[in-house]
Amino acid sequence: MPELVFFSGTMDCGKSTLALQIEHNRSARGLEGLIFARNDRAGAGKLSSRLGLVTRAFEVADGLDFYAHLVDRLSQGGRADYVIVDEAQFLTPEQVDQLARVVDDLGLDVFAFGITTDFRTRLFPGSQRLVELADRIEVLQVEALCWCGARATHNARTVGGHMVVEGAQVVVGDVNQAADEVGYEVLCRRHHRRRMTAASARAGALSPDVLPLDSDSAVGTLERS
Ligand SMILES: Nc1ncnc2c1ncn2[C@@H]1O[C@H](COP(=O)(O)OP(=O)(O)O)[C@@H](O)[C@H]1O
Ligand SMILES: Cc1cn([C@H]2C[C@H](O)[C@@H](COP(=O)(O)O)O2)c(=O)[nH]c1=O
Repeated sequence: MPELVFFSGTMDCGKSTLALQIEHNRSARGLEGLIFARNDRAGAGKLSSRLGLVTRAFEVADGLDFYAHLVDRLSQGGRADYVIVDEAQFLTPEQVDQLARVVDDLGLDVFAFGITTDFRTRLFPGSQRLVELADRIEVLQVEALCWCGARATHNARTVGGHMVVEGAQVVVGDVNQAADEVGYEVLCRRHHRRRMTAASARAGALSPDVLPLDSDSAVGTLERS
């Protein structure tokens, strides 16, 4: 049975790498996939992984109708055995409905890859629709880790390493950005709630406010409280 599968996880957990591996394994067996991406960091018309692999992809525009695109292609004698969509969080809900129709009416497997939630922990509209419609949701097995060592479950947006909570939902970017740039960092929920990134944790550890200068002053504080 063809399926709509949503491969999800935080940023930097290997989604694009897996998309490229699925593509590689299927094309090695003579199958032909249609690869789509939207707002890939490497630029328009690309699907790229941080491991250095990159392949060409159709850039998804707001107005793209996946179902009509596939029907056009097949009715003109073109071939498509499966569909891969990376950065699927950026799809519109209507486009996810079209992907479900590609599975049900055209009998193709559709593999969608994306993060579920934004820097404010809210579902992206495309991801919400994927959660609602997918036959299967696969959470990536290579866990990204928070700076504390716990499993990272949330994406933080950072400026100068510090977490921000205001701004547009979509800002294309990467983890490990230079200090003055807008970037992202994956965190466990506890540290996302406390807005504690690696940089703020380091700053906190160095601050005299949280580290008593000597044991006497620490005891004094306890006695007074
Ligand atoms: N230098 C490296 N050596 C080994 N693995 C790496 C290296 N750089 C990145 N990775 C792996 O690639 C993953 C990111 O892959 P990518 O497909 O770009 O992630 P996603 O699409 O989920 O954002 C990292 O979690 C890590 O496992
Ligand atoms: C959390 C969050 C992320 N984004 C952007 C940043 C990246 O360009 C992509 C995620 O790419 P990845 O391959 O999964 O690392 O999404 C965004 O626009 N808004 C956000 O809140």
